[in-house]
Amino acid sequence: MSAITVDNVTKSYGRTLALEELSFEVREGEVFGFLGPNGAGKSTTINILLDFIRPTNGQVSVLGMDAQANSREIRSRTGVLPEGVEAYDRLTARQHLEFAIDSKGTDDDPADLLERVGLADAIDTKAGGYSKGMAQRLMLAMALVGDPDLLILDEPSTGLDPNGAREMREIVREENARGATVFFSSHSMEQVEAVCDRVGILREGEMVAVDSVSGLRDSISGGTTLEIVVDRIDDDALGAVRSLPDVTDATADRDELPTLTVQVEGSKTAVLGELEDRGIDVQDFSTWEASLEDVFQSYTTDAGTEVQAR
Ligand SMILES: Nc1ncnc2c1ncn2[C@@H]1O[C@H](COP(=O)(O)OP(=O)(O)OP(=O)(O)O)[C@@H](O)[C@H]1O
Repeated sequence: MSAITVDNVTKSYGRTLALEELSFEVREGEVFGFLGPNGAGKSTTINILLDFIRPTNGQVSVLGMDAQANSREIRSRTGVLPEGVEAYDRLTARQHLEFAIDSKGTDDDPADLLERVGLADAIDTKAGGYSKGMAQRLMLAMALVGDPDLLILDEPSTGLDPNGAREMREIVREENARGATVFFSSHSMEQVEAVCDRVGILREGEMVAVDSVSGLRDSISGGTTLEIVVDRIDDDALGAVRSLPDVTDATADRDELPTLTVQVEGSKTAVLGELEDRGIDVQDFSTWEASLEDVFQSYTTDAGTEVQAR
């Protein structure tokens, strides 16, 4: 069974089309990273899953139930870390958790949950004095109440330093090992790489790719960028490099230090060999693999397909 099925969902806010015929599936037991730049429609999708807003068109089911007809039951079995939600300044961490435990009717121990998120020391401190990271940890503890079948985390690393972000990923892994399906949104590929089985990339309300991180990496063109400093470059040589079988693109910068930038999908020696055969002296060269952020950029911007060397 799938944990989440979004089928042909469109959502418009007046003239703004936030989601356009969006369809995707999250399998039971997987960690699914929901990626997209600001404004892509991630929060809108999450709000529809939880029936906080209604789609203009389309069907959504969560944990095998209709998202609109069964929203109470869905919410009772789902732990949510919403984006930008604030803690109540005058309540302590313990009081926040007692509230969440009461609402879900479970018998969790606030101290245990706070221990898990690294906030045990602040259990009786009012949230008004918390840093952003502490507040985020508290919200995560609240999401864990009742061992939910599904965790929906909207930008969970907001406000966390690198240690906090790593601990967050560990909790995601633990929850997944316990059997929970995890759906989490982010605008950073780096954040999701270590924990996600699959990633869906949303752009302007449409899903432009769904795959494993390595599958996405393999799918973009220009696997390696080769930057070659030469003594001179001419159009014939540039044309010859471009027509090599493994080369997907090549550009020349003829400034003081003439430089060729070449996208290669296979061996780079053919490129160097071609230049040398033409009597062009290779003075220096360096290579870059596409980074995860390049992959993300290639799916979410028009600069797209050309992965830039950095
Ligand atoms: N209540 C609203 N009224 C009007 N437009 C809205 C509303 N909520 C969202 N939008 C618009 O819908 C689009 C999608 O927004 P959404 O907040 O879902 O994106 P997001 O991917 O979550 O972005 P972010 O990463 O910045 O949180 C944007 O163009 C946004 O301006």
